Amino acid sequence: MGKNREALQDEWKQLNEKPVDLFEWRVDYFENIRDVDLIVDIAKEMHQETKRPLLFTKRSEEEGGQAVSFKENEVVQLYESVIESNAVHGVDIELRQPEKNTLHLIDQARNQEIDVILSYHNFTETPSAQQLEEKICEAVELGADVAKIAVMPQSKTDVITLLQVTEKMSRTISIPLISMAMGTNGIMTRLAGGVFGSALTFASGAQSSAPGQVPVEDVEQVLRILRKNMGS
Ligand SMILES: O=C1C[C@@](O)(C(=O)O)C[C@@H](O)[C@@H]1O
Repeated sequence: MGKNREALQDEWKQLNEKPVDLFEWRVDYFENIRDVDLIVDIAKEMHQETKRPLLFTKRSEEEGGQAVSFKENEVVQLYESVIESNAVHGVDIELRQPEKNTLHLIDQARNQEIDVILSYHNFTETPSAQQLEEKICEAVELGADVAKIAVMPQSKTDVITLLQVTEKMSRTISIPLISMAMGTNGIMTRLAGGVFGSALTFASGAQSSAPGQVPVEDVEQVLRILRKNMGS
């Protein structure tokens, strides 16, 4: 989440010491977001220095990202250059992007053997199970490698809805599903979502990129206990 190269270097140096399987670069926090060459250069360095897969994400303001006045075609151009550079292993594209842009980027990513996560975030509420299932199906139908949904629960019942959808859809669809409920109510989904079929969890490193994220060391402790006692 660093806003410049130095801040990013500091972050990944700290995180290199931690039990992290992959890094996400939330480029919407980067102050030179229009400098594509610089971004590609940093992505290459980040991968080299962290020796772990890199997920590249430009989150929109509507879905919890920083306010960056970026037009849709600028998002496409940024992703095109990053995919082309082969410096990242995965890109996160929001389902809200126009379909033709998404299909174009998926095509390009496939040529470079880069995975595409198609994502949906709702920072205000938890839509119905049916609506969430539709979002996941949309991601599958568009050709995602991974589908992701993040919602804001207003109650514990909302958390159960998210988990129920995760349990059902992770058994039904042919690609991995990542899910989480945000905020304090949702913390247990970040720790035990895997039990219900979520393929990955986001933890905070130097900073937190979404409400309810738990420090990576704490997440790792819980995952270790679950793996040890559940035998997976
Ligand atoms: O999509 C996600 C998940 C997330 O929103 C979370 O709730 O942990 C954090 C984002 O940085 C990431 O891109």
